[in-house]
Amino acid sequence: MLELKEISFYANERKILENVTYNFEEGKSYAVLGNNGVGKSSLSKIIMGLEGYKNKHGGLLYFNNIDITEMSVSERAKLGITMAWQEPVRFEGIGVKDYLTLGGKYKKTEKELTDILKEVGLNPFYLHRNVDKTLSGGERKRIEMASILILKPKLVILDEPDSGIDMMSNAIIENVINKTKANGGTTISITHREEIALIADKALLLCGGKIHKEGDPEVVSFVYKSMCDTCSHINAPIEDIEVNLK
Ligand SMILES: Nc1ncnc2c1ncn2[C@@H]1O[C@H](COP(=O)(O)OP(=O)(O)OP(=O)(O)O)[C@@H](O)[C@H]1O
Repeated sequence: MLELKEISFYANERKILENVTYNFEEGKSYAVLGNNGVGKSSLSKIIMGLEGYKNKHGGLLYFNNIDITEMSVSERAKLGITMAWQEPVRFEGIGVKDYLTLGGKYKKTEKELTDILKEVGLNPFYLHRNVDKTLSGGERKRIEMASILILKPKLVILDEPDSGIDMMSNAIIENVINKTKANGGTTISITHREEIALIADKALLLCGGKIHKEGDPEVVSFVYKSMCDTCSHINAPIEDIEVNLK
């Protein structure tokens, strides 16, 4: 599905990512863990093809065997690649209904839309609100989760899906991840939280510009908690530890 081949990224001549190679599989959920500044968001932006990252990194990206390295954000979006931002955008004057249906592109009845709002913990009244600053951060995040349920992306990056939102229950995030998987989509959650990592099928721990550990989320979270929480050598991994979860 998404293949990263030797992705490197430098910011102000400082190495952020170094030859990151990984294959994200179709219909699976992933969590990317790592301390502040290890390059999780940079990797997401490289996958999305954002300005300042596309053509500024080394290596290649393949999506379903198509080389997307040179593709723009919108070309990647047409292939089904999307991202739910840590801090969701606001669009002054755009109604929730138009936002969710992309201005009517997705044909949905009022009932279908209100059912989806219910899935993310919002009552039908929100369909008639605007996606502007009058919505709270948590409400915007829920609406963004609802848009993923409608969009059914092939690949979605969830950037800190639970950040700053005390009332966003893990169950809602888990539901979005599971529904995306049921449609054959892949999710990549960028997170610091073990609870979110444990929802995933696989976890990756970034450190020192590389994937320091990958595999069972329980094992990777344990390594993250044991090593990274206390690490005083930012981006310089220390020797691996033995993991015995029994
Ligand atoms: N375009 C850029 N220009 C300059 N520095 C950048 C750029 N993009 C990223 N960086 C730097 O690269 C490092 C990695 O940033 P990134 O946002 O990817 O980390 P992160 O793992 O997502 O961190 P956090 O958990 O704090 O969100 C940081 O030191 C950041 O300041």
